[in-house]
Amino acid sequence: CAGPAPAEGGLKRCPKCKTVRYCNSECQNRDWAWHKRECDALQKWAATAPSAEHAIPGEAVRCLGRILWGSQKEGLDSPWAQEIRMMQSNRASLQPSAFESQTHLAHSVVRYLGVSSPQELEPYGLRSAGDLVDLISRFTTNTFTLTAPSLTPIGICVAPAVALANHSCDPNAVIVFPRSPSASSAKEPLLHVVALREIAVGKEVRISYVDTTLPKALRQKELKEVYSFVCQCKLCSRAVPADPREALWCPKRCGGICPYPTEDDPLTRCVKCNAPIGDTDAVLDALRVGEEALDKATALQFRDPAKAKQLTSNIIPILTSAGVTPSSHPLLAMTRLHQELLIADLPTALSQETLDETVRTAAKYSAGLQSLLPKGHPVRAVALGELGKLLAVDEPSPPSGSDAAGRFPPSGPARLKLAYESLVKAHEELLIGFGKAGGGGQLGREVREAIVRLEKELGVWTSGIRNALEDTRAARAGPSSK
Ligand SMILES: C[S@@+](CC[C@H](N)C(=O)[O-])C[C@H]1O[C@@H](n2cnc3c(N)ncnc32)[C@H](O)[C@@H]1O
Repeated sequence: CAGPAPAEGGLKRCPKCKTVRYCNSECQNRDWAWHKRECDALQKWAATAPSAEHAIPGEAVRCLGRILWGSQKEGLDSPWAQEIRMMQSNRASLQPSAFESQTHLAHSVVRYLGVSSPQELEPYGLRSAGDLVDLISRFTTNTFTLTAPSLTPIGICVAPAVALANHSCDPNAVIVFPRSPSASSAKEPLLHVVALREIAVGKEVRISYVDTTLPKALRQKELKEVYSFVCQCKLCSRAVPADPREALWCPKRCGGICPYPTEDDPLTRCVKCNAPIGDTDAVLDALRVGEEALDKATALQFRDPAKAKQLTSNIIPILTSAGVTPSSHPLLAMTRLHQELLIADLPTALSQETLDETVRTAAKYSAGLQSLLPKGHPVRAVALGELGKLLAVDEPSPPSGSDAAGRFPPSGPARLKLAYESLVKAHEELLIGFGKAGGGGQLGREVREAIVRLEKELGVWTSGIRNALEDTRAARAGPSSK
């Protein structure tokens, strides 16, 4: 059901395969018709795995297994199986770069199903190895990443009707999994298509298949490799003086930006005041180092988070001093990763210093997103919510007097006020990005509760300050004025 783990006892493992986990026995019983065949396959896979690290097949293999057993369960001619068959396959235009990964996936699926010849695929409606390649192409072209309300990826979602939506790098709609407050998880339509702006009758609903904070070249690369097309949306075809995804601050600090220099075209100027960037080699070096470090730190995030954090801590200042703007790649992605690493550390290493660094990082990330994504985009809304929540965390040792002056984040009531303002803005955007009907999804409802709590706290602060001021005034005026 993709719901959260119960607070008490956590998720329970299937006693047979010891792999799939459920929140309770009702959830487990509901899934049994789907899990039965999967359970055997998972046990066999684990028994023949070369190492503990490979004891569970990847999520694409497991999802394809469910699709194939599901087609048998529902019937090969059932609407369910037909919808899957009717999804678009890009087998004929498969990119050489995707060939190896899709072949590997096909071999893994065959092993997972336990079949040893193409004939044995027939009960699944696959008459040849080519049909399996087609299915894998449909799968990679049409599936969605299933996310938690915080947008953390938690799995794969197959929804053939929604997969009919084409792509734009400036989409008018988004796919979200907001988690509704009422319906039981069995009935809940997990996936929602939410309009980001008014969509006129007859106008095409377009979603984005890729991260739209990435620069054009990286978006185009992924769209070509995974989805086999060249994007010609407005954002890809419109010539702009400087894209905020790849920009430097004006060297004269006039507030304008300069496009990134390239090896072929090193001369770059501020689009506002025309000031040229001096040392373009240093900028190119910083960008190259930043790109490599981002790949390395992303790969290390869960394996060796301390090393990943060391990388992000070292490289962010290099990119910043090269003049890279907070919305630009790879600084934006690096800031986001740094924020995730800091948040993961907070429960064990909560100090004023680490909390303040986390707030500053979250503020930079959120500011970077403001110039790239429209108001109400779920990514922007979640980032603002995270910033607000971080600002609302109790300060372990707030600085006082001159130590506190002019610092960001501020301390005491000023910090709470900022938390309140960020959460109010986040709530407004969550209602857009996750839908008003469910109160902006689970996150929208949590943020709403945090706002109410802060209102009370701020009320106490305000009345506390008011009382203190009145006491001071009264003390100055002397006893008779009381
Ligand atoms: C998830 S499917 C979208 C639905 C598909 N157009 C259909 O009719 O079933 C993704 C595929 O649609 C095509 N597509 C989606 N957006 C496109 C776009 N903006 N330009 C060109 N082709 C696009 C590509 O072939 C891509 O691999």
